Amino acid sequence: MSRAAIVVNPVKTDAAALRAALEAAEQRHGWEETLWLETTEDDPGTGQAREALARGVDIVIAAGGDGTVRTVAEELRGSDTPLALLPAGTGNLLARNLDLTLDDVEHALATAFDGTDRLIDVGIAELRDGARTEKRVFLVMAGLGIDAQMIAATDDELKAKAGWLAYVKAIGTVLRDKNELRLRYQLDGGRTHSTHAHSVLVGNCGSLPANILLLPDAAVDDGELDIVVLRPEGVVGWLRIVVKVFWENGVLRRTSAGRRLMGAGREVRAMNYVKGRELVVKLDRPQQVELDGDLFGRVTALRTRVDPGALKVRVPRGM
Ligand SMILES: Nc1ncnc2c1ncn2[C@@H]1O[C@H](COP(=O)(O)OP(=O)(O)OP(=O)(O)O)[C@@H](O)[C@H]1O
Repeated sequence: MSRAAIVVNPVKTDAAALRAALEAAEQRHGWEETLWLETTEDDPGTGQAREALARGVDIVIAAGGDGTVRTVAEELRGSDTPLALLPAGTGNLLARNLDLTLDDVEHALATAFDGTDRLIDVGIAELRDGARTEKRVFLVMAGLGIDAQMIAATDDELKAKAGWLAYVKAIGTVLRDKNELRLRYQLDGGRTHSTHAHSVLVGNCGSLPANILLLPDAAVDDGELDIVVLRPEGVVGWLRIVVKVFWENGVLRRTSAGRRLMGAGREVRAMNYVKGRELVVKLDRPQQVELDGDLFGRVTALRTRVDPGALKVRVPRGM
């Protein structure tokens, strides 16, 4: 008989309801009793995922937000054990990018027990602060600058109540900040470039909360990272970026005012897209770094690379 493990963030889930749904799903699919492992503030998923692997389970279900998913995936990377998602956060960015069910526990469990496996790329980030280097994975995106500040400025209470709207408020807060990064970067071992920017995003997948597509070409299994350097000049520059992002999502295209605002084929120079397998960024002063929506402290250098097809994710059959 097959056996699953579930790594549950008890703060984000209704444990009693989840246990009942889990029991029903196990019986329906003829699986053994699932190994139930709860995260704690001090161990948000690492020890639990390691235990699941050591016990030789057939699948690990992550029941929590993006942080829980990221932590569990870090341990499963490169193993044969698939990850199933039971989204319970506000962002749920990986689940959104894979078009998975967001709020249907039964469907998510049916997928875990009877879905099919898909290989996705994993982003690896080496965070350097002086002589100290820490290696972490990301599934959706790594960010420096405004992006990370945006998360630092996000009001947790508002995030709980209004979800992604909190990010919009945070953008407003950060916009007033004149901070700019001076950086040197190197793509795929090529020439070193110097530039200034407000934000650098390295994406493995393309969608942000509210399904705003910031990185239109990013695909989760293309073996490449998609990098965007935001270099807006003042408020007008930021407005152009917002307009471009909304335009590409069809929000503005549907209105005549939107079409006038955008103009036919106008370039948005404030945004630069590049693709590559490895990006090294060196900063003139320490900056906050963000991985899949969680802050990981300040860094003076960041090396990101892609580990192609390194994670098995369980998705519904026929996807
Ligand atoms: N038992 C626990 N008690 C208190 N805090 C916990 C516990 N388990 C995990 N945490 C905390 O929860 C955080 C992870 O939350 P998670 O990613 O599951 O949800 P989230 O942050 O709301 O997700 P999202 O980014 O999608 O909004 C970690 O910072 C961890 O310290």
